[in-house]
Amino acid sequence: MRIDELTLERFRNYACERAEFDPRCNVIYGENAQGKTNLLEAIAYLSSGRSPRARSDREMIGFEEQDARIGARVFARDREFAMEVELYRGRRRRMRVNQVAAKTAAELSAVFNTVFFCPEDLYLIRDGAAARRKFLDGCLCQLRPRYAAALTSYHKVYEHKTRILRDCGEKPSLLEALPEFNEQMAVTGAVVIHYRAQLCQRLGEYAAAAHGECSGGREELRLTYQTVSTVEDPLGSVGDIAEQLRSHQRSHESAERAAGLCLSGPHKDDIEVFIGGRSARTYSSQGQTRTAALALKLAEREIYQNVTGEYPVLLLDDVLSELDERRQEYVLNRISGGQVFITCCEDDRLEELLGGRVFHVERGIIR
Ligand SMILES: Nc1ncnc2c1ncn2[C@@H]1O[C@H](COP(=O)(O)OP(=O)(O)OP(=O)(O)O)[C@@H](O)[C@H]1O
Repeated sequence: MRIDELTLERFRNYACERAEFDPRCNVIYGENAQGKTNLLEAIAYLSSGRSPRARSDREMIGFEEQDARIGARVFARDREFAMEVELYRGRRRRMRVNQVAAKTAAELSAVFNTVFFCPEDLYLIRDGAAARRKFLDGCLCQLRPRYAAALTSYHKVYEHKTRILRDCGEKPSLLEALPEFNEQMAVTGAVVIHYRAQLCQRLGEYAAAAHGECSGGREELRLTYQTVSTVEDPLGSVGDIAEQLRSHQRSHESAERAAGLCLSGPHKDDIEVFIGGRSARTYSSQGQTRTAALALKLAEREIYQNVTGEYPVLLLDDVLSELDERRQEYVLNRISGGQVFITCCEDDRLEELLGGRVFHVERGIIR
């Protein structure tokens, strides 16, 4: 999978630019605030209908402009696709694949995929469990439709149960529906746990390899999946997991009623990340944290390739800062397979790059 050509019109600080890319490595360099991240953002948007950083589509329309357009020629599944997105102030965006209107972002993802890594992704290691659950759910929802369906049902049932627990003091009759919601949570929760455990196992293998190589074999990364305490084997059968979830619900019934909260279930799951046997969240340095977060994203890319047979395009924004020479060398020269875009500042060690194309971005002009 690759992007061969990109056209940006009135997109952020790009008035009208077109670029043709290398099928393997593309380095985008320039001073701060010139448009490097904007370029990666446009590519990421085409793959997901969503910006990795903007809160609204309007933010991406050039100042003083009424609309913006991103167009691309993409090669995937042995075919070429023309992809196009138009963003407007005050009306709905338009998306097209090969001139045919795409109604949902999923129609873009069905053709083109990217993995985006930026400095803020340190949150994957440093933030609370919700950030890592979101990462797991993002990977699984793209690749496993059955998971996406189970997760949606789980969230719905969770919300209903939370409302019952919150309001039952005033309206005790609500409690009559609780056993049914508990059962649905156990059944859908077991599917969620089953898929997450499998993904964590594979993420752990790939991320450990990437982290080990990036750190020159000096650091060992390990992931452990944390779920409901009664689940003995999260990789076991869905039926067994559901039974163990029921047992957890029973033992937490009175605590849930007292707290007025739903205390039992995979909505509290986490992945613990260890470097050299110690919690990365608590003890790792800035460079180690960045390497571990990058390793997770590279692992996501490998899993995607395993499932679909194609590597998604890898977008690495400002990944070199805070990495020592060995780690930079790994990022620049040893990430193989699939097309890669890397942004960096003027003074990064570009002469060390092997192959690929180098683009200079200055005030929204690509050279
Ligand atoms: N909607 C917009 N219209 C026009 N310009 C915009 C818009 N949004 C952001 N910009 C401009 O884009 C520039 C930032 O671009 P970008 O984030 O791509 O920088 P960068 O080259 O990645 O810089 P750094 O190295 O600092 O990360 C800023 O000058 C900002 O004012």
